[in-house]
Amino acid sequence: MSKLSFAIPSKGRLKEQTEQWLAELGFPVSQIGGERGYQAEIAGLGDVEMRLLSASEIARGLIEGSLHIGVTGEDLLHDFAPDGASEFRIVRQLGFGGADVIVAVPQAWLDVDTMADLEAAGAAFRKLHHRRLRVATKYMRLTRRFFAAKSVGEYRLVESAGATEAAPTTGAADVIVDITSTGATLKANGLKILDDGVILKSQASLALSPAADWSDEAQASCLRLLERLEPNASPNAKNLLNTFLTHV
Ligand SMILES: Nc1ncnc2c1ncn2[C@@H]1O[C@H](COP(=O)(O)OP(=O)(O)OP(=O)(O)O)[C@@H](O)[C@H]1O
Ligand SMILES: O=P(O)(O)OC[C@H]1O[C@H](OP(=O)(O)OP(=O)(O)O)[C@H](O)[C@@H]1O
Repeated sequence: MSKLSFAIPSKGRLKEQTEQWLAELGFPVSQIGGERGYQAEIAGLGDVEMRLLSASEIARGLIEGSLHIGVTGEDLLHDFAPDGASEFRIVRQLGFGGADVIVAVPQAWLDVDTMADLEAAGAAFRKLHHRRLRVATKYMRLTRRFFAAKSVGEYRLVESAGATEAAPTTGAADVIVDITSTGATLKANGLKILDDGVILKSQASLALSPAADWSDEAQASCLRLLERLEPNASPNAKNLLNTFLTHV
């Protein structure tokens, strides 16, 4: 893997705005094979291997090192990184794809407004029902880290593959951790965010992979790419890459 691999979202929420951001900088993306083609070219970025992948795959690729640079949601990067934020480098937050990862409980839980209340409720729940409160989420690592930081241990995780906000109503779980932007889904499902329950304020970001194979060719291409994508901050791009590479 000597050529620089640069991944952008192939579908979903972040695709259109990523392409718009690149087009505004003068780099229109053309998808090879039309709308459903998963290969792409960006005119003017000749020495870069473009990859079209889902936002989740991009986060995983950056953490594992199969990609050098990519655009994805910070929530996904944080969640896929087993050891936390040292496993990726944010070059630039892109100002779109904004959403918060939050802890929410049923509105009817009048005594539970904070993470400390949740821990107390979990202890009481276990005494009464002889089992732990269940927290439904797809953000397994983020949830574990946040709950530990808040000294909440009276819970067990239930992995959710979608429609997480429905879990308290269907009985699949008692509490949820999920992403929210307008708050409409939480409201529709009778849930409230805990006062200190915002785990992460996420947005789409351009990120580098410390785990990738940074050949001389990849470094040189990355510097050229950053200088083009950061037209107002070229010296910063160079500093950023140098600092980044000396810490890899
Ligand atoms: N309201 C929102 N709900 C979910 N994700 C949002 C929202 N607003 C912004 N995002 C961002 O978009 C990302 C999800 O995008 P998308 O659904 O395309 O990705 P994905 O997880 O790769 O998809 P898939 O689950 O199909 O693999 C989130 O991780 C988050 O960074
Ligand atoms: O705060 P809101 O604006 O209501 O947005 C939040 C919801 O949007 C996403 O779900 P989506 O409908 O994309 O389905 P998904 O569960 O398949 O991601 C996300 O998982 C939340 O459920």
